[in-house]
Amino acid sequence: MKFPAQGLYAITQPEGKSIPTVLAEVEAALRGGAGVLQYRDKNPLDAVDLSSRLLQLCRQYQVPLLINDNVELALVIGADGVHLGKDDGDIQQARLRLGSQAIIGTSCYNDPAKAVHMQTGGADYVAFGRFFTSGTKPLAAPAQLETLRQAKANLHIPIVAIGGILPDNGGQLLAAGADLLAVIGGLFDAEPETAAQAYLSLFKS
Ligand SMILES: Cc1ncc(COP(=O)(O)OP(=O)(O)O)c(N)n1
Ligand SMILES: Cc1ncsc1CCOP(=O)(O)O
Ligand SMILES: [Mg+2]
Repeated sequence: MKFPAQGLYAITQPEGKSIPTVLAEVEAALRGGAGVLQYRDKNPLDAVDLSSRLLQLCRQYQVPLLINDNVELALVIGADGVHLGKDDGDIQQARLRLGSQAIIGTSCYNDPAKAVHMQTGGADYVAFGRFFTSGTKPLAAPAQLETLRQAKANLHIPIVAIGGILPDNGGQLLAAGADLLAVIGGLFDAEPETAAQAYLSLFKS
């Protein structure tokens, strides 16, 4: 499956929730129009089971499922790809394990030069952030709008923005060069279908 050129990138937050609740919330986000899902779970109880069910759901909606941090889990369940940060291994190793069709995204924080390097190394998208205060990851380092502008001028792969993004602050990120908005709390601390629709309206204006 292909990574979309733009849209809403939903990221799970399953901690403390039952599997049926996670699935229902994710399905609501997909109904609302999320175009990519990332399984991010820092304290998994049964990662293979939950991620396999998420994959089934994503297949129904024809949306790619990426696995955060874990190339081997992506391989085991047949996910569409992975998201790798600075401590999660390198792209080339992941590419060798997952193959040429896999979607591999990388975190570039506030560093547009790193993003150019990652693009050259085979990344399918790059992510910058956090742009706003994030309740999910309060210690994430800040990133500036100027980083998105520089990235837009120098990259041909999709640019993802992350961190504290809400329907009423996401527009400025798109205006600065982001192609996708990656969201946890703004979707899953809200009613996910309605929230997803609100994010999608930003792409039409
Ligand atoms: C789309 C997207 N962008 C950034 C991140 C953050 O990745 P990382 O820095 O490895 O931090 P953790 O998510 O692993 O805590 C992401 N997961 N997804
Ligand atoms: C994983 C991650 N990386 C930087 S901020 C963040 C959390 C994003 O979650 P939220 O949308 O709730 O701020
Ligand atoms: Mg990571």
